[in-house]
Order: sequence, then C-alpha cells, then structure tokens
Amino acid sequence: MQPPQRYASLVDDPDAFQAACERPLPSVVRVNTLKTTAERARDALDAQGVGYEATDWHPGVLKLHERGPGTSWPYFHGWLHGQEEVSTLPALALDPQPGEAVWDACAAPGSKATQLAALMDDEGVVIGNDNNLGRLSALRHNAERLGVTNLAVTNQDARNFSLKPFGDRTREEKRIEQFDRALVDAPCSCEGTIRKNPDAFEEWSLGHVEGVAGVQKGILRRAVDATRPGGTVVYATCTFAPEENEAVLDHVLGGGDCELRAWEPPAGFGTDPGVTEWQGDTYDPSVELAHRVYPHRNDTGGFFCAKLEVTV
Ligand SMILES: C[S@@+](CC[C@H](N)C(=O)[O-])C[C@H]1O[C@@H](n2cnc3c(N)ncnc32)[C@H](O)[C@@H]1O
Repeated sequence: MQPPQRYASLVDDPDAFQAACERPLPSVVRVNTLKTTAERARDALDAQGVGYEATDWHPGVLKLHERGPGTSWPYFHGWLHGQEEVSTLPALALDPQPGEAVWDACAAPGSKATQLAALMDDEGVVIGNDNNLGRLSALRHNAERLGVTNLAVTNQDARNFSLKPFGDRTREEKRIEQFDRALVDAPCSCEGTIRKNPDAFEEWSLGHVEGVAGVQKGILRRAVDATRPGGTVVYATCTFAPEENEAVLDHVLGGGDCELRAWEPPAGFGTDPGVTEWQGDTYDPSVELAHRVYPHRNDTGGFFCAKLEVTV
C-alpha cells in the first residue's frame, strides 16, 4: 500500500491526515539570533508591511502570510532564514552549548547547522558535513548570510566519517577526538515533504524506503561511535515510514552503547509517540520516546525526531 493510506492505522484521524497532506505548506521563517532578536525581526517585518503571525510555541518562528521572504531586507541581511516549522525541532532537541564540538552529519543546505551555531552563540565548533559537494555551496552561502563563523565544512560519507582533519597533535587545544553532540538529519524518502513537493508520493517505492534505511543505520551508528559517553545524538527524518524511523533506532540501540532519552518540544507543539510495532516487526519499547509529527497536528510538514544519549 502507498502513502498516505499506508499510515492510516498509525494516525488518530486518517481523513484529517490525508486532507493536511493535500494542503500547501505555510511559508515559515526562523529569526537568526546571531544578528537580531525576535522582537526586532518582527518590528522590521511590520515596517516592511510583510504579514506574519508568530507560532504559539516559539517566538522566533514566524508564519508568513505570503510565500517566500527572499526579497525583504531583513532576509537579505540575515535576520531571517526560511526554514520549515518542524525542521527547527532537532536543533532544539540537541540543545548544543557554546564552546562544544557538534557534528551535523548531513548538513546541507544548512538550516539546522546555522540554527545550531545560533544556539551556541557562534562559540565552539559546528562541523557541517555532507556527501554532496554541490549542496555544500548552499550551506556556505547560508552560513555567510546568517553571520555564522564557527562552522567547519567537510565533504565525507557520514557512514565512514573520519575525524583525522581535526586530529592535529601539534595543536592540543584544537584537537577533536569525539563530539559532544551529533545531529543526524538523515536522507530519507521525504514522505513528510508532500505539502511542498506534490510528487513525493508518486516517487515512492518500498525498495527506496528499504535502501535508504540501510544508509540511515550506517550514519546513525557512526554518529553514536563518534560522540563521547554522556554526549547527545539526535536522529531526525522528514518521513513517516517506521522502517526509516523506529527501525533505525532499534537497530542502533542493539549496539548497547546508547539509550533513548525523553525530550519534549516546547508547549503548544503537539506530537505523537514513536510506534513499537509495524507490519509484524516489533521495536525496542523505548522508541516510544521519539516524536512523530503528522501534518494535521500543527499544520506543518511531516517529521520524526528522537534524542539519544551515548552511554559507553
Ligand atoms: C534532509 S537533508 C539535510 C538537510 C539539512 N540538515 C538542513 O537542515 O538544511 C539530507 C542530506 O543528507 C545528505 N546525504 C545523503 N547521504 C549521505 C551520506 N552517506 N553522508 C553524508 N551526507 C549524506 C544529502 O546530500 C542531503 O543534503
């Protein structure tokens, strides 16, 4: 069975789920706190006559009345970044601190990497990696416009990511042997992007879901291995398929060196728990701590987000 019907048994209201999947996605911007405050950004939009409303769960995430912020000066000067509402969740879950070493395993075009840098007050280092060189130029461009200076860019397959470029033994203070935190915003079948990409379901195949799940498992495994004990790893996708979400967590939990941790999005943003059974497979019960976001719940795209702690 194809999406969205494939997921009817997982959602509370299949009709509302399907109807939301068919509606266009609102245009949303994140305020870049490296350059301004939410209040000043809102004043600038008011002065420009750009209509918006603040989301009721985050003062720095604004829904625009018209499509696209790209021609307004607050956008041009890096006060705002066009970023889907749900896509702001993983960085909040990761909660990076100024001064830390943070790996963004699949970083291009940089919405979350630049949000991580802002949460770190541009202190410490964000290593933004992607295996797609073309997409890395968009990451660099976004980082420059948004005033991010603590970003190092790498172009590796995250499954075999090497810390060698950061292992200079002559500069002890600069050496990174393990990360404090890692974000895996994984490549996926993108089912949750249906509201902005109407072809998402037409291009769907179970073979693709299963193929990309293998890549996701490899990247998440590397993120756990590359993060220090006590460090945090966040796993996110923009898809509904349990094969790419809970099954990937279940696979990595099998290594015995990480555990799911509870994390709640800000009040006002509704989610559903991870599922522990799907089409005859059962998953580790702790995957219920993950968050599923269905489009009808908050009028957003679809999403999945889970927080892990590395224990060994
Ligand atoms: C969901 S997108 C990332 C979006 C990005 N985090 C952001 O917020 O702008 C997934 C990314 O994974 C990259 N990717 C796919 N396979 C990869 C691999 N094996 N290693 C590293 N990156 C990979 C893709 O090129 C793509 O840019």
